[in-house]
Amino acid sequence: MSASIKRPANSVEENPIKLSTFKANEHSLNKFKEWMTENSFNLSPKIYVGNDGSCAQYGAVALEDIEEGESLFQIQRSCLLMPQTSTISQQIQNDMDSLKSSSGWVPLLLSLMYEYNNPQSKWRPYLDLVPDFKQLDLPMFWTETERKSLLKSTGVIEAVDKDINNISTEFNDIILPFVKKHSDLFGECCLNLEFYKQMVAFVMAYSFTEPPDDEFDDSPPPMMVPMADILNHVAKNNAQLAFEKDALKMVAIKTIKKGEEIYNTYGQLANWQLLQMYGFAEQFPNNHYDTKLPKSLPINNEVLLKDKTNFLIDMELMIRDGSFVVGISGVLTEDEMYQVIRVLLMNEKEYNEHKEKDGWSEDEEEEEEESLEFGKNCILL
Ligand SMILES: C[S@@+](CC[C@H](N)C(=O)[O-])C[C@H]1O[C@@H](n2cnc3c(N)ncnc32)[C@H](O)[C@@H]1O
Repeated sequence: MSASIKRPANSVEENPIKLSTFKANEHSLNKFKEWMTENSFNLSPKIYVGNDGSCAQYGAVALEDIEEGESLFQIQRSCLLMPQTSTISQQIQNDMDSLKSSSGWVPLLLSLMYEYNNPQSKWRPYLDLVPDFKQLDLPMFWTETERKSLLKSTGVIEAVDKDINNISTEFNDIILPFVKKHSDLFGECCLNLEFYKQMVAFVMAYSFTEPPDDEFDDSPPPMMVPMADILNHVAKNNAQLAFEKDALKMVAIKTIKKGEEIYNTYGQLANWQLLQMYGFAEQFPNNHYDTKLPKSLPINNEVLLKDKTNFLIDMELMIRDGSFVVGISGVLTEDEMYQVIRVLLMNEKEYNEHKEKDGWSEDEEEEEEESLEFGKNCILL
């Protein structure tokens, strides 16, 4: 199951399945369940929603055996919390040109900031259930010293630094002008960067993105999907969200036995990505999307390794401090990752020849074939 990265590396994991010690607020939970009934979520009587049996705070557990293909619940599109459905959709639409940002999250964040502070919000029972954001143990809330000492060479430090810079730039340049212009809609707390950071963390750890119609299209902006975001994640998930025309449906993708937790997938994510965005990592070897270096790296030849490191930095395949992240959808593209690993695995003679050609291969066809083969296998590295 999951492991806290902050735990000392030498601690012994006697029982890898850690159940949540969090106590659900029964009143909020019941209100949320009533809200789901009123809004046709069609929650299967075969599942329990709450903190009993969940690995982290809220979750869902099978009360009876569930067959592959069974629908567990659905979410009508009108219940999705997104800029188009929010109470301030018109104001957002009117200012859309000034709300463009590199993350593409600003319209959803403004919608959330409004709904979260609105006692009459249509999503009140959903928003009341969201755990206290201070419980979200994302590395972006850790101190810089903690990140530097605990996450060295994982790629998380660089990714979080980038997130933090983006958050304050988007807040100052886009969010604040909109909030000030619409001061009748937003309370004082919306002028506060810390509150905004908490909303970003909520989107980071709870939102969903609908797959684009065409694989070449940009990824659509994120949205909040009540109830689907209660499910926890493991790489070997047993349920998955299907995006249908009128509703989104959570469907069992394998038989789920009575008593088992129902797990969704947040994507094909390596442990460093899970840690960066969700604040947890899966216990080795459960996450088959995680990646690691082959065992045969020439790490005993320090001079050669140093030279290769400098070469890869010059080729912009390695970060200046000599670290890099191996991951399919991580810092490196698949092709770059192939180049890095290929160089690291070369013996001295092969490497010197490669360096003389400035990293160009004479047999490009052979290299392309090798790279394709690598692409197929690298998930399993
Ligand atoms: C979408 S929410 C899932 C619902 C969450 N359990 C709750 O009670 O609100 C994602 C958060 O759940 C937790 N989580 C999800 N899957 C987990 C897992 N396998 N192990 C530990 N924590 C997990 C992490 O805190 C993550 O940021």
